[in-house]
Amino acid sequence: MTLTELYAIIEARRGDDPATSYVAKSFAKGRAKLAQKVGEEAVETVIAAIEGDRDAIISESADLIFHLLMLWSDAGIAPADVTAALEKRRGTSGLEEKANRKEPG
Ligand SMILES: N=c1c2ncn([C@@H]3O[C@H](COP(=O)(O)OP(=O)(O)OP(=O)(O)O)[C@@H](O)[C@H]3O)c2ncn1[C@@H]1O[C@H](COP(=O)(O)O)[C@@H](O)[C@H]1O
Repeated sequence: MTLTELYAIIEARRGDDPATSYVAKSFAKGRAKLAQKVGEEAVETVIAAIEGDRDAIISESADLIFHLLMLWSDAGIAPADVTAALEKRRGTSGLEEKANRKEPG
């Protein structure tokens, strides 16, 4: 399953019946709750990493990405918008970018 495929499923499901769709139920709760779930899943991923539980890192990462894609959908952001932002950064070292952000002196 690619991110683009999962995003398409989310877009197709978001207007469905919240009684039969987790995606629709999540959207019915609104942006703040979607954002809160992203935070919760991120924390669960961090905990799994600290515990060194490889299977849990994979599972929690999948939950995190799924909930992040729902947040993007709610905000009208497609995976291509994010990959375009990443593409712009290609070849620029993160350290270089960070150094250029600093005030002179
Ligand atoms: N990939 C996923 C996916 N990953 C995780 N989840 C759900 O996300 C929830 C994770 O939340 P938690 O672990 O915090 O459990 P919870 O306490 O029950 O969650 P909340 O009630 O707090 O939201 C679980 O209910 C999982 O089943 C997902 N639900 C759906 N999908 C995809 O979306 C498709 C459409 O799903 P429906 O909209 O439910 O038909 C599915 O076929 C899948 O492809």
